[in-house]
Amino acid sequence: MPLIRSVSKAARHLLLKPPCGCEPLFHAVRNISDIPRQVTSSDVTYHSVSFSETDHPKVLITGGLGQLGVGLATLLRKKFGKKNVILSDIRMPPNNVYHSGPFIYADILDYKNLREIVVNNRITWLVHYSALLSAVGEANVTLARDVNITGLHNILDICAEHRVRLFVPSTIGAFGPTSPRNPTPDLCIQRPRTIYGVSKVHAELMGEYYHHKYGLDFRCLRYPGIISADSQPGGGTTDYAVQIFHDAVKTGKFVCNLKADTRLPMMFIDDCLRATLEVMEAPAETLSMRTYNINAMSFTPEDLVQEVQKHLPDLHIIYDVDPIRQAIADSWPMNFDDSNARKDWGWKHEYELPELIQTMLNFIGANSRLTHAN
Ligand SMILES: NC(=O)c1ccc[n+]([C@@H]2O[C@H](COP(=O)([O-])OP(=O)(O)OC[C@H]3O[C@@H](n4cnc5c(N)ncnc54)[C@H](O)[C@@H]3O)[C@@H](O)[C@H]2O)c1
Ligand SMILES: C[C@@H](O)[C@H](N)C(=O)O
Repeated sequence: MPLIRSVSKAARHLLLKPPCGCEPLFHAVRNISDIPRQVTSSDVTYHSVSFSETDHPKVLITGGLGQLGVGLATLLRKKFGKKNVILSDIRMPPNNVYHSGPFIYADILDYKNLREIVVNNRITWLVHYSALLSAVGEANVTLARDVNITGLHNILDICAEHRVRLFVPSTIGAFGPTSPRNPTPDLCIQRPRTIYGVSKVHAELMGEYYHHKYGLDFRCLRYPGIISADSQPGGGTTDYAVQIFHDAVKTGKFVCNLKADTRLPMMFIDDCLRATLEVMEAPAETLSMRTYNINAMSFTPEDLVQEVQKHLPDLHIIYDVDPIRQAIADSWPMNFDDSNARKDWGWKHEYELPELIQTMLNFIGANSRLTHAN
């Protein structure tokens, strides 16, 4: 009998052992029977430390100097305190960002460094924003694969190992031409045609897999195109909907790289960041899924131009279509069905197109007047 018991124990050990050859770590967390990557005995002692002693989460934002990260840090710092939210990126932070709260260099491809940052700062929430977006991804597939897929693997392993709640944004770009496009539900065929989309479907599936296998608290929202006034987009297909405001105010002329009738789901940044905080705070039992669509509005360049012209009637538009971006946009959802997010955790957008336009023009107009005055 003892022999049989030890054989079956060894067999179980082998079955649970991850491919990287690291030792399984038995946590009290549901379903965590082994954790990928290296785990030493000193780590086991460290992991026994409880994080419930802190009132607020300790947040790390990767890729934080892009279009969305600084705004999210501002929102989270208001709620959790300045020192509890660390922005990170591989780029040099501008002065105002550097002086607004903790910033740290973190390359998501450097597993050891990332692990050190998470451990040393006792991170309990990680918002993983690093990525190459759709258009820049198509221009550099190898780098996009490294950052969006290999980088994500590092993040998943570290978060599973240290029981960090993980948010990874997905996108309308995680769908493709064979998905239902108007509207696109949460669960349907996902066969994207960009490396960006493929990497985001991979992220959704890997995050959900780690949730089921290791108990990782993975949360994911599929964002529409995000429109922001005080940060620039990083090379996506929906960037036109930000650039038009800057050009309209500064030059009165805008060259649009998508066809006039290209319909895409869009959202103002404040709604996007609030949704991110809300889904991170949602009690686990309210989440019937781990990946949700969220939406606010859906418009074409023509619709947007007409609305902007209500404020700036002299705005002149030229359509000079970029075939790569157009092909991407033609394969993406026109409208997003986000009824599950609304039902499960009470998602509700605040900005419709008229408020969005007013807010964008007020901000960019005021900024431009300030620059002129200076
Ligand atoms: N902005 C949108 O419209 C939108 C829509 C849907 C989903 N998303 C997702 O939200 C996230 C944030 O988007 P964003 O618009 O701020 O992106 P962005 O392109 O503006 O910023 C991405 C950041 O990642 C950083 N980065 C690149 N390689 C890195 C590395 N090796 N290590 C660490 N950082 C690295 C870049 O320096 C950059 O600051 C992305 O994952 C994106 O896919 C954005
Ligand atoms: C939609 C989103 O993922 C991004 N703005 C892009 O266009 O690539």
